[in-house]
Amino acid sequence: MANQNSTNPSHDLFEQFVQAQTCKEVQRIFSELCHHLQVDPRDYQSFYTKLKERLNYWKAKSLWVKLDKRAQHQDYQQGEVCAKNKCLVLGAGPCGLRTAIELALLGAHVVVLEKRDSFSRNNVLHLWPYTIYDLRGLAAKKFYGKFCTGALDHISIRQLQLILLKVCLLLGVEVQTGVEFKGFVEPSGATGWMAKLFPDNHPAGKFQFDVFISAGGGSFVPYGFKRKELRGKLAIGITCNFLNRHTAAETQVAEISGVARIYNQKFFQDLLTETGIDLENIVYYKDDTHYFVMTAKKKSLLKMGVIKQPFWPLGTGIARGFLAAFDTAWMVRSWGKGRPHMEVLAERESIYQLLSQTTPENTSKKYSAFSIDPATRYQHVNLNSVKAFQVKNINIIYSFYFYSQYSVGAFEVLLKWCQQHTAGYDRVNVKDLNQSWRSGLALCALINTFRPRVIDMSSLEESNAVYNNQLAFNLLERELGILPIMSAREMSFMGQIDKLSMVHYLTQIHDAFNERTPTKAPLSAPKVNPDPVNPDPEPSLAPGISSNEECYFCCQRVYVLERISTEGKLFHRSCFTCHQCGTTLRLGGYTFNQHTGE
Ligand SMILES: NC(=O)C1=CN([C@@H]2O[C@H](COP(=O)(O)OP(=O)(O)OC[C@H]3O[C@@H](n4cnc5c(N)ncnc54)[C@H](OP(=O)(O)O)[C@@H]3O)[C@@H](O)[C@H]2O)C=CC1
Repeated sequence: MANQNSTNPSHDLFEQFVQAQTCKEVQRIFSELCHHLQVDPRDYQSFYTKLKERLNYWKAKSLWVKLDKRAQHQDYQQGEVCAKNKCLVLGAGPCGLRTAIELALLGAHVVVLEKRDSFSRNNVLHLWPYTIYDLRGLAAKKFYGKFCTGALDHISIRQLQLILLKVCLLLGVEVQTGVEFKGFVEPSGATGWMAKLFPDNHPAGKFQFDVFISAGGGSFVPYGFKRKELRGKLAIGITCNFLNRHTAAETQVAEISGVARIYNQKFFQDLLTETGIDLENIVYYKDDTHYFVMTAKKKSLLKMGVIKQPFWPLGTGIARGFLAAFDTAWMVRSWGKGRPHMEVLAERESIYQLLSQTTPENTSKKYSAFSIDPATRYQHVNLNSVKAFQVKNINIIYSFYFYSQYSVGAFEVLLKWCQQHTAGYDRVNVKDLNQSWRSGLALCALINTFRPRVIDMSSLEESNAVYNNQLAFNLLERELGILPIMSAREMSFMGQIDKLSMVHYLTQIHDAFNERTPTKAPLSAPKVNPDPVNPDPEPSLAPGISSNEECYFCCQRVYVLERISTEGKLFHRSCFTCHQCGTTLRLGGYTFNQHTGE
């Protein structure tokens, strides 16, 4: 849609960019605009400034004013605070794009990967007042004239993505569509973390990053991470979209911003009588489509044979997604500022536990003061409710983010050290940091190198993996205080030994056997069930191990990978549940009764 009044091609292109209605169109016109103005978006740090200077167009001024205002916020420290960070964001849904904008404002080099090559989701999102305010601040109205006009407080995912994509591009974010993230390529030699992509020759595969953010939605969970669900309970919901042809009749149908059965029983009873459909609640919004969200009673769904994806229509829309995007950006900011990583994780845990409880009522009403700083958004936030020591061992998975604190070749250094100190042992061939350790012989060899004569290596059988592992685990735990991360049986038989867990374990052994070793005293051989055929899978605690390595609730052995530590006690994650309703609890999100111990 060219501007009839303009004679300047770049002004025309800018107008087309603002109006573009598909992802492809936005990308194509943006690229033409950059080409025309001779600005290179890969020059991400100065791209926005150069674009502004070269596109001297009065119609763009209101856009610059908004974006400049946001960029000048003190949290971003003029884009210096994360100037050294390189962030890979998976998913160009609203959350991924919103996060990318914040990271770009912090000064980071940001690449977003999206496997779809078009924005095709018509589902409509409810917007809390703060999200409307936030999006207006990003010039949403400029890109989408109908944005929240009158009493409208919703937007289709597609439209929201288009707005955020345009802002991302203007701020120098690289948004790659039609490319799927398949996994990580670990650091090697002089190269850092990279992504395995499909198609595998995609140029984004060369991007080296120190921050990875997964906003893939659905059930996508990158290998090595665990998915956390905020949903309290499961409800079965149905969403329907019917094309809005904007006829006079369609215009007259009133929207339903949300009716629940308890507030309008007659409405739902009539519906049941008339159609046989029994609903708990219904929402109806109009946008590009007529969009309905209904939670149906399970019985009714079974009767009608309609069971679709789970949905919990609390009306949170995208609000928590944006809060999560801000919290993530805050975490990256702390990381960029060089804060100790355990502190960053503890703060992140303190903030994260608030997210599931947020409502428009209990978040701050001072929308103009909202920033990535959690204190501006959450009322009564305590950034120290979870302490660094509480995340020390339980969040090994998180430490993945932080491997870049070591030199890029950290894994290789560790591997070389292990190879060097296990060389020459019969049946020991350390080729990697996980699978080569399965038989337990390599661990025993490592111990034997530093503390000779403790283990009779010639008596060990490669086939007695559980025995060998248990022997090594017990020695390392009792004498050096290094807790096993899994049981000897898991180590021996699990399909794929988790590499990050092993890196964590071997790093501790490395540190203990190096100069910083607290004791040089020789290790003494521990008691291990000598039955090679039926070794004790969960042996009783070796002497010297304090009893608090048992789960407080079930009194069974608790391994580092599966444990939670709080109130000076240890718990299995699965045992850390509410005494009354059985729901899994989060650190800091519980009340402990000192008297009853519940
Ligand atoms: N929306 C909300 O209110 C909240 C969301 N979150 C979390 O934020 C995350 C993102 O949410 P949202 O932006 O709404 O999600 P969306 O589903 O809208 O967007 C995610 C996008 O990522 C794409 N994707 C998935 N896997 C890959 C991959 N391997 N490589 C490249 N692209 C991929 C998806 O494609 P496809 O759909 O084809 O798989 C989709 O287009 C979710 O994990 C969600 O749980 C957290 C709090 C609240």
